[in-house]
Amino acid sequence: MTDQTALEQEIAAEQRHLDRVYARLAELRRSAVRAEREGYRLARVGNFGALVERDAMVFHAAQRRHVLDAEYEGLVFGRLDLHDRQVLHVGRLGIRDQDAATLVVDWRAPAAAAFYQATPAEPLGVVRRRTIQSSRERVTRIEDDLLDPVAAPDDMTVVGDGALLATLSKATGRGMRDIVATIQREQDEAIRSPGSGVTIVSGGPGTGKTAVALHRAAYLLYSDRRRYAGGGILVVGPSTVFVEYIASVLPSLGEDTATLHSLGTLFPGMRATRTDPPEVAAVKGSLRMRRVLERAARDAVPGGPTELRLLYRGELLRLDRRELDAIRERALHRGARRNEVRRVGFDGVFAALWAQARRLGVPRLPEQRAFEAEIAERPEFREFLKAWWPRLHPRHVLGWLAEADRLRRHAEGILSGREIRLLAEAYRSLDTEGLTIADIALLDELDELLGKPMKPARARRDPYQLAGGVRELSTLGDRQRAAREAARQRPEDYREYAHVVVDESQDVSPMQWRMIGRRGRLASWTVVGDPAQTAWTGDPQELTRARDQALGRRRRHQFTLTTNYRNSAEIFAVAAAEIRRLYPDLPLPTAVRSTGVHPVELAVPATELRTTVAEAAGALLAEVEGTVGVITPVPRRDEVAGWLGGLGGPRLQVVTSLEAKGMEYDGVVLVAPGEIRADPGSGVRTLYVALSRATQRLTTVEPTG
Ligand SMILES: Nc1ncnc2c1ncn2[C@@H]1O[C@H](COP(=O)(O)OP(=O)(O)OP(=O)(O)O)[C@@H](O)[C@H]1O
Repeated sequence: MTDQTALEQEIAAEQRHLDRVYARLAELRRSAVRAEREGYRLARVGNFGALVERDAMVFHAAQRRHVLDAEYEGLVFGRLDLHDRQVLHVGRLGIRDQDAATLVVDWRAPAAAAFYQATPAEPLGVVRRRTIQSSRERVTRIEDDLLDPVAAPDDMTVVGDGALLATLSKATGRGMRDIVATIQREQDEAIRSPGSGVTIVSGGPGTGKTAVALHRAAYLLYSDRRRYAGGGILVVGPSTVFVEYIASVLPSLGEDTATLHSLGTLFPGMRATRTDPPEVAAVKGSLRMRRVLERAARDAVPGGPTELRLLYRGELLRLDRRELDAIRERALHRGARRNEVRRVGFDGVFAALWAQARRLGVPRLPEQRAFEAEIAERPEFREFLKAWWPRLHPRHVLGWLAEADRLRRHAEGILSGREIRLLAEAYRSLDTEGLTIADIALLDELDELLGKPMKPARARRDPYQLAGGVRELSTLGDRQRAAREAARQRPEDYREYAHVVVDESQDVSPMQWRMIGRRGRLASWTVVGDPAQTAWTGDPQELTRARDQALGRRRRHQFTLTTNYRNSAEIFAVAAAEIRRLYPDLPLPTAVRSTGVHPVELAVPATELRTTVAEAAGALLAEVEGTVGVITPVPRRDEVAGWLGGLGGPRLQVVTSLEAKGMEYDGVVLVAPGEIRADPGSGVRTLYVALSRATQRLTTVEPTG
């Protein structure tokens, strides 16, 4: 038998199995639709028992139908032939036939673990592992690994060169792809690590940390859906570019219940995409900012009234700036939150006016309460109170720091003179340029310092309504629906996540750890990152302290990934040489794929930079099938994007060296690497990130002269 016939026969055998699976899927779907319809019919019966049954039935049927619809593509992707001749097919969800025999095992089920964990050295009872690729309902390719040749029966055929390399040479799209069919053992161990405590995954560029983090979220949702879908999983990445890149992975794994955020969108209602230069980010990210913000949050409102004058029964009552400041400070003593103690401040003003009126011997002075009621009616007095002690949004208070004198006053003795100058310079353009990503954590901090304004309690409209959409007279279905609704309609500043995933954690500043920590007080955590890629130039000890505070005393499980699946060996060699300048002994991952194509290094006069970059980008668009990234120093992005116009359409993306974190492109043009390296704080590490983004082609263009 030729290799070709053997391959065709094996594909035909897999096709027969896949046909059975899809036929069964169609049957299950039909019965789910029937059950849903039946459930609604039951509703007309009208008694309480029938309603409970209806709700449960409709809920389960609809949920099942949703899952069946979502998991259609690439449903079965693996097969294990075990020692005892048993065969298991592995896929995106578990399916049984009418007689309850297993047709497909869910990839997250314990029985499927061997698919990822078996190796030739430790076959775990697996003789042959097969990866199956399909398009819609057709098997298109199979790749085998023979793990235990001695145990293989004579008639066992082995085809292909291994699935991993076949997958890795595929073109990169705009979104990250799921790696469910080719998860490697060391990755699988991290994915399946216990749900409790903190799982920390480290490893160099391209080792699959992000992929692992996302598959872990899907795994946790499978292993304890009630807990994780109920409380929710929060996934935090560094930038919106990155979050868009990874957004499709979880839905492709059938999970749409996780909430994805970048560090620039974690604070409700705000969205920042701008980055600060590293030395400014280091100041804004330092824990010392908390003390600066504490002072700001207690200060008088800029442009607010500095005195109160009130004519009362012919006498002038007057509170000057000193008295008003003293009242404010008394109300804010011992960390009271400004928005929550407005009433206390107002009472202070009333009391001071009353004392003054008595001192002045105002004629026919009424009782204190009547006096207060009388002046409280005066529109000009009400205007004064509103202007003197307004309800403050964190954005207002951050905006006050744009005033250099005020900033200096608050930062005095906390930040150095140089740091204050850097911050003042950065905040000068706050109103014109908008917030940066680092500002978002400061808003979150201010939100905590200011507190929420007290709202008058509203009467409930529905007397049976309790909390979270659950009525007092509720059916099982109501409660289940309420749980689902809760997941979808969490309040904007929801903070009770059951699990928090932090990606690119090496770039989370101390202040950002505080912001994420507030959302994960009840959570278990997965934290992935690579210290060698950090752009953080602030105090490393402070960073560790803030991180430890957020993670608390939870038990830690550490994993290290050692293989680079992204870069060709030729490209990673260049990136590795760069980081070795800084850390000569750093253990680096091994790149598994070699293409024989070496990166191209161009040096051109500055005047030719524009044409050379455009030509290089055009050439890469022609050479690779997938995406091309043009990575620039931060200040050059808009200029370079202008040079390229709409070149390449959606296949080409221009990003800064900081936005390139976590991203991946088939081809990369790196503009002015020397300028990126020149940053004294984190230049080499940022350049290392930029150099390790390409899967197939890398061109660097250095301007000279
Ligand atoms: N087991 C695997 N099978 C197939 N592809 C994989 C596997 N592991 C990782 N990859 C691919 O390798 C690339 C890099 O993965 P990922 O982005 O998760 O790495 P990372 O460690 O987060 O990288 P970085 O630190 O550079 O951001 C992605 O294209 C991912 O799909």
